[in-house]
Amino acid sequence: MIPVIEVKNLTKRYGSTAAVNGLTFTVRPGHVTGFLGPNGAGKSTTLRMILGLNDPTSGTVTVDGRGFRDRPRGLRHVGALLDAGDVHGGRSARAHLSALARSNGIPRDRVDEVLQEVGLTGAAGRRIGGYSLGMKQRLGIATALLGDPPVLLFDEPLNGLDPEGVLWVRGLFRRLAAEGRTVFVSSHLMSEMENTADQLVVIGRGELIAAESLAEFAARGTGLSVAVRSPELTALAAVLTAGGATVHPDGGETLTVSGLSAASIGELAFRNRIVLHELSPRAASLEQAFMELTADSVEYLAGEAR
Ligand SMILES: Nc1ncnc2c1ncn2[C@@H]1O[C@H](COP(=O)(O)OP(=O)(O)OP(=O)(O)O)[C@@H](O)[C@H]1O
Repeated sequence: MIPVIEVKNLTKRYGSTAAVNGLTFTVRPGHVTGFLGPNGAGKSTTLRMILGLNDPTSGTVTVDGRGFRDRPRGLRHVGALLDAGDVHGGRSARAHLSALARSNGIPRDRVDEVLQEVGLTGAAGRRIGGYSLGMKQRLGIATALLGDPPVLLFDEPLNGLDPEGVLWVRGLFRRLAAEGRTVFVSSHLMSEMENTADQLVVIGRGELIAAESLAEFAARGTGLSVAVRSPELTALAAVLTAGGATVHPDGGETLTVSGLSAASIGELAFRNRIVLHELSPRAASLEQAFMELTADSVEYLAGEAR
């Protein structure tokens, strides 16, 4: 099986709302692909359609070139964590996983292996109802891993995890990708994906904004700015503005300059005999790029209504 996920012109309407609108992207094996978008962007709806839990209104999803009706089902093919709270609270984690292993033809030994992997061996006999959110996430991840599948989907897996848990999940995802699996992970926070994913699919209001590597995505932000410190700020600002730059004073001795490279700024200052104390290029952060690119598609803004 070549576990490529292909989403083509995928649309899902609920009445007059298009939760997902004409999405096309590919998720490849060997990478952790982050699936990013503001709240309500359509991430969960898309994941549910990839899993065959919801039917698209139009468009297609294939895994290994096959649609949901034509491909083998079950945890040995695609593993997923959708909603960590969606488990029977009266059972123990071991009983829950054992039942799933039985119904999916997975060897019994695998239950203890995945419990160990997610760090729940000590709590395996306790009722899931008494688990913290972080423990439920770990159990959800164990469920996704149970069938040792080539394709893994995770919806907001970092929710509720403590910093140690977040580090562990990042390492786990990278290892799963290095083993050649397809790992597709949703989040509404760029900060969560920055150190987790190497590829990104970004959506807003159900539509594709970007599908590319993290580095390519970062380059889409406003781009480089340069911090310049000088005892002659007023003269420097005038020279740089005349040279085509946009200049933002920070109130102290520093200007943030965009539109000119550090080299051009240094040369302009030299030609005009202006002393510089600092000249530092600063890359736009991924967070900035994400906010800029999704600004028009944020549905729920704090403060005033749009
Ligand atoms: N069963 C449903 N009935 C009606 N509308 C729905 C249904 N499921 C989702 N929606 C709507 O579709 C849109 C996309 O929702 P979805 O849960 O897929 O977004 P999301 O990107 O996963 O958001 P979040 O980050 O908040 O979980 C939202 O406007 C949501 O209200």
